[in-house]
Amino acid sequence: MTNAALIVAAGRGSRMMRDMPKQYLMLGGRAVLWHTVQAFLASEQINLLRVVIHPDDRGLYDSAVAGIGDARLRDPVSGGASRAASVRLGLEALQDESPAHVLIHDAARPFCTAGLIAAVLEPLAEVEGAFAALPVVDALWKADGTNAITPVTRDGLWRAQTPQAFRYDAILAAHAKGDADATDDVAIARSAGLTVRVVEGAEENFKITLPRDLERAEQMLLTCQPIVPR
Ligand SMILES: Nc1ccn([C@@H]2O[C@H](COP(=O)(O)OP(=O)(O)OP(=O)(O)O)[C@@H](O)[C@H]2O)c(=O)n1
Ligand SMILES: C[C@](O)(CO)[C@H](O)COP(=O)(O)O
Repeated sequence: MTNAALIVAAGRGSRMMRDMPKQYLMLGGRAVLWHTVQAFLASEQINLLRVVIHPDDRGLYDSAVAGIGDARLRDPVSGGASRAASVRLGLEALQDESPAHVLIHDAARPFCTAGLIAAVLEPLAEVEGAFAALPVVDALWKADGTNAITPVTRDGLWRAQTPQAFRYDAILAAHAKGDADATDDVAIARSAGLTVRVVEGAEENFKITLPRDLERAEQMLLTCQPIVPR
């Protein structure tokens, strides 16, 4: 069975407030995207990988992945104006390979592991989808912007991460009729009536979103073994 990885990297990273999209910022001497690609190529379960990029970023992409001599990394795909649009375009580009499964992952999450990839693939023998997530362990409060107003129950709540893995045909059909503004692919899948299992994610698999996240990522690299020897 063919497992395809679709790494979405067509965003602008506006919340980082830097002069280039966050997926191309340097992390440990390599682009963030390089780390994310290597994390998936380190998994023997990944048979092919495509990255969805902004049409203006081809030069940045080529520089980021230069030297990755792995035939599983195929040509990039041009993304769209929303994350969901980028995913849909990426899924459509995979039709020639018609994979059995697809793992959709944020380029801005460079610390995914082979173990997490295996964990989200495993349920696909029984259900159409599975995604990495973390339980909510803090008290939740709705505020008026300054002061606490009402408590919100945390029971049954999860913080979604990626990878979000699906049977390919099912998620392709779901995206064809899905909401272009959906914030993740579980939302698209659930709107189409797919069953999607929760899989324990990892705090280390956080998304680089704000400037402090890049500092956290640099600290993590200093304390962890490199994903791939440099
Ligand atoms: N039109 C878009 C928007 C987002 N993404 C990707 O979706 C992932 C998660 O999105 P997010 O963290 O919000 O990235 P950005 O949209 O780039 O960030 P911002 O909202 O701060 O601009 C990122 O890897 C981003 O590159 C994408 O492929 N296409
Ligand atoms: C897909 C995601 O990372 C799951 O938590 C999240 O929905 C992305 O949201 P963003 O607003 O595009 O960063």
